[in-house]
Amino acid sequence: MLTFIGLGLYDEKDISVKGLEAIKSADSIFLEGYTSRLMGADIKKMEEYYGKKVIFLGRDDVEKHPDNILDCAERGSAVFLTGGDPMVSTTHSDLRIRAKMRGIPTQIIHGASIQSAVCGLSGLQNYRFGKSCSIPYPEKNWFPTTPLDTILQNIEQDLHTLVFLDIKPDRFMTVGEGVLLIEQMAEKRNLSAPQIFVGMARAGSAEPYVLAGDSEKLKKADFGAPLHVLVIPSSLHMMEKEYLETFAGL
Ligand SMILES: C[S@@+](CC[C@H](N)C(=O)[O-])C[C@H]1O[C@@H](n2cnc3c(N)ncnc32)[C@H](O)[C@@H]1O
Repeated sequence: MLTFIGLGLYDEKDISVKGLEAIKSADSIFLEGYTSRLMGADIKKMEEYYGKKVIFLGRDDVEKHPDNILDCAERGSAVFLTGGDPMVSTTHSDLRIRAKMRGIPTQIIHGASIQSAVCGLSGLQNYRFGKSCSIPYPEKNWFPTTPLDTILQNIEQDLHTLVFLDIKPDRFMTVGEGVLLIEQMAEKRNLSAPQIFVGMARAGSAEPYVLAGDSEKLKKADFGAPLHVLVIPSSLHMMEKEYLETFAGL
């Protein structure tokens, strides 16, 4: 059996009771650390909380060489842990399909996701969001501007955009870096950049930080420790505007 478990948003205690029980009875425990991270917990803390050893996986271990996970799931019960919900903005449906092809039963135990947390923190209504996008750190000769297309297409349809910010082994993109990159994309394409941004940090922690405003305001602000995420709102409904004024300094 292969069980996909969502860990929720911030620390080891954000997991559901069902998820924790599945870990406690599992033979092998895998944790992927490249699509999201629990910033309030490290592996040691998680192992202490679960009372079990955790095997840490990088992108290649999951996407290119998943045989070890599937072998363990074939022999006994394996759990596969992911920050947030395991199937939101990840590629883990591929692993579930591979398991099915090998005749391995699977199940999903869902977790709180950044996709819904942004609605609570910003007051932007979930049914007014269009396609989301991710901003990667640019590399030498590689500066994709497709996230700007997604944002502008959504604005044209009066839809908000959730923008995921890059996670690298040694750094996490900040709200300020994300805003600057969007402005540089607009400049490169000779298009206008969005006017309002909503930045959020540490959703799920006791001290999430939310700030709305123009690019200068967001670039100057200190959002503190990661993870960070951005929303580019389209037109604001009266209640969305009031919520952002009340809770995000708009
Ligand atoms: C690719 S998405 C994966 C989403 C995850 N599977 C989920 O359901 O929450 C990861 C990105 O979402 C944002 N994110 C995830 N958790 C966050 C948190 N607790 N606070 C702020 N941003 C977060 C960050 O921008 C991060 O790079």
